[in-house]
Amino acid sequence: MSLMIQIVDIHGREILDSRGNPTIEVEVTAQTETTGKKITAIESVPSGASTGKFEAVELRDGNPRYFGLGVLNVVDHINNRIRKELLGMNVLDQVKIDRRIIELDGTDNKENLGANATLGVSLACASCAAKALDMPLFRYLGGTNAKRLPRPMMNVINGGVHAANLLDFQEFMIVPVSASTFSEALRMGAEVYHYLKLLLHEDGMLTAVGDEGGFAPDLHTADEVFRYLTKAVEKAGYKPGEDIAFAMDAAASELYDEERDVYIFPGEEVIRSADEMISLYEHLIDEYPLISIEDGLNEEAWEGWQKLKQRIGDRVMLVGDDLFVTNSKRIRCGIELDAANAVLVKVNQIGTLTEAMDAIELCHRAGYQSIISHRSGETEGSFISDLAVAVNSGYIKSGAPCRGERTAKYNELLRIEEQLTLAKFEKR
Ligand SMILES: C=C(OP(=O)(O)O)C(=O)O
Ligand SMILES: [Mg+2]
Repeated sequence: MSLMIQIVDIHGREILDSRGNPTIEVEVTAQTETTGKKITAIESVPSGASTGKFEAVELRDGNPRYFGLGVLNVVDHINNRIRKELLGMNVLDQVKIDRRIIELDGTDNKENLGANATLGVSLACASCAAKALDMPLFRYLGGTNAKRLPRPMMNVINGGVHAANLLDFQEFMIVPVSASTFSEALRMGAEVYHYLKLLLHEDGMLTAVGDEGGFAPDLHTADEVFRYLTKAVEKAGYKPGEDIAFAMDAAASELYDEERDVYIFPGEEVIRSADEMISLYEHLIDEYPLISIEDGLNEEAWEGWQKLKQRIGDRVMLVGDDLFVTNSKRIRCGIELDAANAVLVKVNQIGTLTEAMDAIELCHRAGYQSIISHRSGETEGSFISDLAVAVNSGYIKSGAPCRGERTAKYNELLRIEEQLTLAKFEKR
């Protein structure tokens, strides 16, 4: 007979995210049949700013309170429709739970219940199951083969829609490639982060931070940013490329002008065609140890992505975020067209844990890298850290090594590292 841990309550509430906007938190309570013991777990839902056009729908209530950004309608969906549907189910039946939620919503993009409602419940069920079994979440999610810590991609310079500066590209990240453990990588990243602050300050630049904890100075071009990053790496006593590599999220869909089929850079005051974007990336790879470019082109430019892959796919990771939106259908399309080689995974882009894990499995089978990612609007939760270890993902993107909602994820990985006997990174 299989173990029964029955869902006895589901309760959603409105909380605030790191940008001061309302978001969802869900408590799931389950009761063990054998002992009668009740277990409650809480998970919360992040929110993006540079959201992809094809993401599952994040519902908002449109009421005057919180300028229309409230989520009381979503809370109502959790506490009534979803609660009623799931009460009595076995909390260990994650796939069944997620299928029920998907069926109850009945749409392709979760517009009925809201992906914020469905994800909150889905994650809280998984957490509750792990707690009920007295297992670490990463072990429950990944089983016996969960053993690899993700290498952090730390966003130390913020631009685009994540900061009010003149920098058009959204994220510039450092990746400690010579570190052999997560804790070493985190320390190296934090050291570079502090030297970067010093250098910017010495040059009279603002060291206020953007949404993801990276500095938001009024730099204009990617070249200027990478020159600062190079200096900061050297000041910290590391070798650019050998010890610390760079990554960027162009978030090109935010720069794209559909009517003119060009990319507009208001800060730089230039306009680029898709070919010019690719040439710029070629130049950046030639000049700096850039190992990963996310959303280098618009989210619908499949042919452009194919060209990008042909021209630089053997030199860098080409990561689809807005392109794939953690959606297996779109990832399959990318694999068939040979349009990328890596997938950014954001659980709230798709709205259930099962669908996110299916997307990760699909990309690993195709030989794509997966990067488990936070959102620019975050909570203090750290579910994605456990998920990254559970699926043996190569990388995690959780912003700067600063600001509580970002360090919550990195610090959880430090705790997980202590629990794993084989916590060393795999050889690159
Ligand atoms: C984390 C990102 O930002 P957002 O959450 O605003 O989409 C991103 O684009 O990768
Ligand atoms: Mg992105």
